[in-house]
Amino acid sequence: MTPDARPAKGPLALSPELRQAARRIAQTEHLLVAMDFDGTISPLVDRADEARPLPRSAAAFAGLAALPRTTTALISGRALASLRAVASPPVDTLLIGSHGAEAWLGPGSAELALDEAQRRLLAEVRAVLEEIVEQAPGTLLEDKPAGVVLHTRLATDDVAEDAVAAARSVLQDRKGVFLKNGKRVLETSVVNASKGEGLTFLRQITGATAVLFAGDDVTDEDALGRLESGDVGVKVGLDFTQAEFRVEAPAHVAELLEALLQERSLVVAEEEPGTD
Ligand SMILES: O=P(O)(O)OC[C@H]1O[C@H](O[C@H]2O[C@H](CO)[C@@H](O)[C@H](O)[C@H]2O)[C@H](O)[C@@H](O)[C@@H]1O
Repeated sequence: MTPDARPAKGPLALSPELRQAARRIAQTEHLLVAMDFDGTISPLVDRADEARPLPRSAAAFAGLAALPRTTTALISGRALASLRAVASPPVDTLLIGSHGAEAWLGPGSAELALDEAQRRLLAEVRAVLEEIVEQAPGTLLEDKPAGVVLHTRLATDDVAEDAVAAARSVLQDRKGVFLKNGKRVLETSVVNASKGEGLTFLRQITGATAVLFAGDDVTDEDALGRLESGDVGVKVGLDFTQAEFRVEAPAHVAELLEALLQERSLVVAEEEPGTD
C-alpha cells in the first residue's frame, strides 16, 4: 500500500460548513455532480490500471446518477478508455477525459481526432520519453489518444526528478506540445485543453443550476477556478488550493457524496412523490 492509499487518520466527519454546503446545493433545480477520479473517487496507487473507486463513493455516486434533475460526471486526466476501465461509471455519467481533450456525452459522441501534424508530433514526444524511461529505472509510460504520461511513482526521488527534468528540457519549448505536472507524473499532450474548459462545457450542455466539483491535483485547480457563485468546490488533500472547502482524503469524499445523496434524495422525493 502506498502512503496515499492509507485510510485517513482521525474522524471522518465533514466540517459543519461543508455539510451545510451539501445541504444547500442539494436544493438546486438541476445539480451537476462532477468528480475528479484519481486521488478523489479512488485512492492513489502505484499502478494506474489498478486504481478503483472506493466502494462507498461508487455507491453514492451511482445513487446520485439515478436521481431526477441530477447529472453525474467524471472530469479526468485519464484517456476515456482508461477512465471507463477503472471507474466503471454509472451508465448515464458524462465523461471528460484527457484533461478536457476528450468527451463522452452519450452514444454517438465524436471521438478525438488528431491531424497529421499532431500525430507526427505525438510520435516524436513518445520517442523522447521512451529514451528517458530506458535510462530511468522505475519510470514508465502511459499512452493516451493525444499524449503520453511519464510515470515516476515507482522510481526513487532522484531518478524521478532527473527523468522529469530531462523530459521538460527537451519538450517544454516544443511548439504544439503541452505539459502538465501531476502527482508523480509529467503529462504531455499535443492538444491544448483543460479541466476548466471541460467543466464549463458540462455546465452549458446540462443546463446545471449549480455544480459540485472535487479534485486533488494541480490540474483540478483549472476546474475549481471555473466555479461560480452557488457552486461548491472541494480540494482533496493538503496542497494549495483556491477551493472554498477541503477534505483530507478520498474516504472523506465518500462521506461527502453520501451526505449529498441523502439531502438530494429528500429534496426530489418531496417534489416528486413517485421517487424513493
Ligand atoms: O484527473 P484524474 O482522474 O485524477 O487523473 C490524473 C492522472 O491520474 C493517473 O495518475 C495518477 O494516479 C495513478 C493511480 O493512482 C498514480 O499511480 C499516479 O502517480 C497519479 O499521477 C493516470 O495514470 C493519469 O493518466 C491521469 O492523468
